[in-house]
This record gives sequence, C-alpha cells and structure tokens, in this order.
Amino acid sequence: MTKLSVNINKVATIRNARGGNVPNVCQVALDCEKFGAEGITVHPRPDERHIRYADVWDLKPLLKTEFNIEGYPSPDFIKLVKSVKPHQVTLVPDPPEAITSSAGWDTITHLEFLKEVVADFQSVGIRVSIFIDTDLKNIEFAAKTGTDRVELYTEPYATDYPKDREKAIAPFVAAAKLAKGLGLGLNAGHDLSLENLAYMHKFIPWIDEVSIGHALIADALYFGLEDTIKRYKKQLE
Ligand SMILES: CC(=O)[C@@H](O)[C@H](O)COP(=O)(O)O
Ligand SMILES: NCC(=O)COP(=O)(O)O
Repeated sequence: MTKLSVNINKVATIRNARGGNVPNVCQVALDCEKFGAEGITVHPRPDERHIRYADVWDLKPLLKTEFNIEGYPSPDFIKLVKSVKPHQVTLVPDPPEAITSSAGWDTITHLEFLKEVVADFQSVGIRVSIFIDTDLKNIEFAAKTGTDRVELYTEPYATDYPKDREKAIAPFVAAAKLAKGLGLGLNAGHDLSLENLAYMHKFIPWIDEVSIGHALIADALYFGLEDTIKRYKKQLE
C-alpha cells in the first residue's frame, strides 16, 4: 500500500502572506488526517518563507499519522529534527536560497557526510530517506549511506508525462527496481498530481509513500480539501 503524505508548505505560504493565523496550518494538517491522509510532510526552509520551525514544534504533539520533515541537514535543521523526533526525515540537497527542490543528492561526492547524518538521525530512532534522482550510481551509493529509504525526485517524470508517459516512467521504474533490489524503502515526490499519479503507481506499486503538496493544495481550491484528498487516494488504489 502506498501512503499519501500531504505536504502543507503551501498552506503556510498563504498564512504568511498576511502575518496572522489564517489558514491555521495545524488545523489544516489535522483535517488532512481526518480526510484520509496517512501522513503530513513539511519542509522548513532556512528563510521560513512557508513552514516555520515553530510550526514543526506545534504540529508534532497534534499529529496522529506519520510526520515527515524534509530539508537540508544544516546544524539548525539537525538540531530541530532530533529534538522534535518525527517518524521520518527526508534529506534534501537544496542550497539555502533554493526556490524549490530541483535535484537529488550526488551520493557519491557526499557519501561520508550522508553516512554521518543518516547514522545520527537513526541513533535517535528517526527513519531516514534520501532525496534522489534516477541515476543508478547515485542509488547504489545511497544504499551505502545506511539510509532506510530513498525518495525519487519526480519532477522530470511530471514534466515529461504529457509528452510521452511511457518514456517518462521508464527511468523511474529502473530506479525503483534497483532500490528494491538493494533493500531500500521507496518514497516519491515533487510535482505529482491527479494527472500523473495513477500511472506512476501502476508501474511502481511498491512505493511506500508519496508526498504531495503543490498540486494537491491547488486542486483543493476547486474540489475542497476533503474531496481532493479522496481523489488522490483513489489514484493509489
Ligand atoms: C523535497 C521536495 O520535493 C519538496 O520539499 C518540495 O520541494 C516542496 O518544497 P517547496 O514547497 O518549498 O517547493
Ligand atoms: N517531497 C515532495 C513533497 O513533499 C511535495 O512536493 P510538491 O508536491 O509540492 O511538488
């Protein structure tokens, strides 16, 4: 079964536009869970332009499903995550000024660093996932870090899907098979949507978890949050 983790960054973006507490990020997270989400994902960035470190603290005692925190493992991020102790941390190689995540790790160059960080989080019982693209060597080296899972960076799939979906999915199936063969759990995310999610799930049904934010929150403007979450879950049946 593939779990749906809703990324609520964009909810915080709307809230921050006015400086108050509308919409209430914690309430939205709880409603996502009530409507069927099996996890909540946040990506606190160094400039706190959407999710703030304080939100992460506020969310932790409230959530009943799986909490996934994504980010670059800077000293501040590591301290936050190790104190909050979510179920999962997803390591993303974004520089501080990144507008959004746009690449997976070069696990060959950063092998020693990743090994240390992975072990550090695991030592306090936090499952680790490494954000990665479909390069097979990078996946082999991800396994050498000791990580529990990898998260496939799905933006290239989403971009190519409307042009040629068979071609778009092929490198992801190869990467997913390799990850499985190496004993790694598998997550996927970035630009997944109602348009492209079912097709990915059909070819890679062993994905453990998808994290979806941008398209899902945009869809909620039209369908409402409850109906939208149900529609996404239907794609994963
Ligand atoms: C790692 C990843 O793919 C997500 O964190 C995504 O980048 C969302 O982050 P933003 O909401 O800041 O674009
Ligand atoms: N890990 C990917 C994620 O959390 C959400 O990405 P997106 O759906 O906002 O592109």
